[in-house]
Amino acid sequence: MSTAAIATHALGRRYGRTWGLRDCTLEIGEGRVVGLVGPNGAGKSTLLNLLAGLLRPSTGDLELFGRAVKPGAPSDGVAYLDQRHSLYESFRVREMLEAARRLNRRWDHRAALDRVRELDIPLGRRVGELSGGQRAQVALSMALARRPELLVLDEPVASLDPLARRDLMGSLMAAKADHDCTVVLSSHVVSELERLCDHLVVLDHGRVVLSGDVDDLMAEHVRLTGPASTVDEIRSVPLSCERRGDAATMLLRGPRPALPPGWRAEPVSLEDLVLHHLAAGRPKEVAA
Ligand SMILES: Nc1ncnc2c1ncn2[C@@H]1O[C@H](COP(=O)(O)OP(=O)(O)OP(=O)(O)O)[C@@H](O)[C@H]1O
Repeated sequence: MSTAAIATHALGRRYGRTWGLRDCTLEIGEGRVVGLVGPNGAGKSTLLNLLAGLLRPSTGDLELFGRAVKPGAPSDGVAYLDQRHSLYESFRVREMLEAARRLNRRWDHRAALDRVRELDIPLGRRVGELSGGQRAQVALSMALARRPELLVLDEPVASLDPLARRDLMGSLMAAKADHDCTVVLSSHVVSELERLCDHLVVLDHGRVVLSGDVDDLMAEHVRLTGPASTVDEIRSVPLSCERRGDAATMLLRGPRPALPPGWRAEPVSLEDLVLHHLAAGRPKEVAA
């Protein structure tokens, strides 16, 4: 049996009187690609920073690959990449890689150089003169050169144009196939995660509102559409029910009920799932 890559129990972090993350209990297997979604202020960066050992938890426990994480102590096996792709503007790419080589105990310099060359990024160019997409690729090359067990990415494509977003996501998928690591990445664009992720975590107001394997979640949920006049004949409690004129649409979790005439069941998209669970959780506001 494989160890969980990430196990959190009642993990929480408060900033003064505000909880950035609260009562977060998750178990995620090795080798998964985890999509972390939620609206602004949901706690995504807080959770990612805790995983990367860049923040101390206020409550609870965190284990990575069966090892308890020391509060506030970044682990060698975790590489973290944020949307600013923190790089030194005045350094040439070659100097940037060299600096990273000196700073990291685990570092595959050959792999970093090869990857940057394969992407046609000039090693002699200053970081400040690279395009946003090239900077993101240099930062990803540096993260991968650390041979991480866990790769943590906080909105890695947020500042990129659609083409560069697609390229970086493609690179990430290729890198995941080459390096057998676990990946956690946050994004506001759920459709982008759909192709990449096999586990989904939805946060809202610092709480986990949904977590599970994408295939399981898709199989457990169904969208029903049919005549509004016979909505009450469906003997299940829906997550949501919308009526528009004569038509009604429901999102259900659990066993599929018998359908009255005129009703049909359709698979849900990941985006539907996220939006419906966020909407369903909205009335339960969290007090600070
Ligand atoms: N350094 C800080 N000091 C005070 N409050 C903070 C700090 N960092 C985060 N918070 C608060 O914690 C909550 C969660 O923030 P976090 O940045 O983790 O959310 P997020 O989901 O990453 O948001 P976004 O999508 O906007 O980046 C928010 O209410 C935020 O205002």
